[in-house]
Amino acid sequence: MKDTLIIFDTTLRDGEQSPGASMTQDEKVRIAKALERMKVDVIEAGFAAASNGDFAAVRAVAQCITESVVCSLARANAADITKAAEAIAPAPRKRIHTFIATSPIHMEKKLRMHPDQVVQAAVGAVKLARTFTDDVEFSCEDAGRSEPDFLCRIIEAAIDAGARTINIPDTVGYTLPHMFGELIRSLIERIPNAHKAVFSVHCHNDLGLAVANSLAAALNGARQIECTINGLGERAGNAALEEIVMAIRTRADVFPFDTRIDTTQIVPTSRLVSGITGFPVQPNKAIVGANAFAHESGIHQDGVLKHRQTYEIMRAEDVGWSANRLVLGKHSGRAAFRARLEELGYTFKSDAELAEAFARFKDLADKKHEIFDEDLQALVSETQHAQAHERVQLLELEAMSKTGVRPVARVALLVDGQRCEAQAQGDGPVDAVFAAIENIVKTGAKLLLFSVNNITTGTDAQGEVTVRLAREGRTVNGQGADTDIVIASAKAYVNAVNRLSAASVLRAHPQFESAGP
Ligand SMILES: CC(=O)SCCNC(=O)CCNC(=O)[C@H](O)C(C)(C)COP(=O)(O)OP(=O)(O)OC[C@H]1O[C@@H](n2cnc3c(N)ncnc32)[C@H](O)[C@@H]1OP(=O)(O)O
Ligand SMILES: CC(C)C(=O)C(=O)O
Ligand SMILES: [Mg+2]
Repeated sequence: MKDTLIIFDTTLRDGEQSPGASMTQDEKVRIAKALERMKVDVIEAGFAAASNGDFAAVRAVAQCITESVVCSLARANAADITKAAEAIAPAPRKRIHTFIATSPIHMEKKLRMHPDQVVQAAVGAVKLARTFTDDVEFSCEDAGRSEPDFLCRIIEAAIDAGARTINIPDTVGYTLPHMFGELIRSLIERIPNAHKAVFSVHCHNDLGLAVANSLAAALNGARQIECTINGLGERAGNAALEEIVMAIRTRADVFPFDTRIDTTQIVPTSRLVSGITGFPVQPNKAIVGANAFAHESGIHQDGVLKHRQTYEIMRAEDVGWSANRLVLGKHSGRAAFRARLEELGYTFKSDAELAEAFARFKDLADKKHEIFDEDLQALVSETQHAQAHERVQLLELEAMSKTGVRPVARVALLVDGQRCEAQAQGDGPVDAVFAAIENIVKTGAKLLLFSVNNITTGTDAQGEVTVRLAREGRTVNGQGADTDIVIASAKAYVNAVNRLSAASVLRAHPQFESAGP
């Protein structure tokens, strides 16, 4: 039977300390619920004494979370601890996390306290916190740069005072994995009452080592890891929860412990956090980046098609992606090319036909970064593609934006030779235009991407809009250019609708067939 490693998520506290990542109370509650769904053991909901807003947010989280432990951070002083206790009071399972810095530089230059005073403050804080809850965590801030002898002294005192979790933060991301592992091992060995507490780590990513340091610590006896979704956190961030959890799950042969995390909730939670904070996830980010399960090279694609594990150590579905993705580009080979076209309903009568289409595909891929479904369809069936382009045309467009009034747009389209008109409101003029077009063509497609680029300079620049639509597993891009961005957007949407039509998707949809005046 393996040990359980406690996952302590601090996205709402240390994560929010990322400059620009502030979250509203409602947003924190939504994230807390997602963390609970993921079966995070402890949710650090904030720093209650920081402001009235932080207090209210911690309290709101404490009111709605029942399974996970809800925690508030507090400095080692009575005012912070009392606030923390008040904020977490409604939670059925609650923790106070109190901390004080233990490194020479922090004690002397920041706290301006003698080490004896620091020990005294820590003991007083833990004792006071214990009057509110049995679940008290004590952190030695900047432990990574603290003297081990002093750490042993203050931790022993904190445990005697009632701390049940001892957290060793590498506050400035200074340690290296072998050193940090060794520090944890020696603290547990040297502190006489260490067995009365769970040892925890909290690593920052200033040198990109937060996850490696956390895992090294766990291999040396730590049984709680503090981490954040997408590695959010002060400066370069904290250890990324998704990386910690998936390293432990994937290398179960190495780690003598596991977590309770429901890994299928990882990607949805990552998306939620990224959407709320506005911090995009880099495409090549482990586990949750858009490319984490995407394969572009032909040799890799051929391998994955033959046997997924040739190039994948995890299943995309296990972390919440719908599936892995073969990206067609200039590095792709025949196997992936043929597989995607077969998925789109095309078959090749002979190897020669495949070879000819593949040669055209490679020429195109030299000019274009990524090849989308409509490009493939155009390659194998240019006639059909050309005809499809004429099915829907933009005839007229009128969009109105006015302060205080919801934007409205009216469009007239020519659909298979018939004039159709519709109008709609939207969050902005472009949204209204798309809604009006949809009122006519009724594709029901999902808008995956909307981007605007200048293709000339100056205020009279041509704007080029790209719209990416997805429907029934097919993805198409549409482009439109105009000096008026709203018109360029309408053109791009219509272009994408035509490409969906070329993908034979719309033919199956009576609304589109019958679209008329
Ligand atoms: C490593 C970490 O992530 S630590 C957590 C970081 N999070 C935050 O700072 C949360 C947001 N902070 C805040 O809103 C404010 O800083 C507050 C409300 C906490 C304090 O505000 P202020 O009272 O104005 O103090 P200020 O921020 O200027 O300075 C911090 C004070 O706390 C003291 N302090 C710092 N850490 C601790 C501690 N763990 N225990 C006790 N005192 C501490 C400092 O020495 C300083 O004291 P001083 O004013 O006597 O010199
Ligand atoms: C308050 C502590 C745990 C912290 O965030 C750090 O030291 O980085
Ligand atoms: Mg921190």
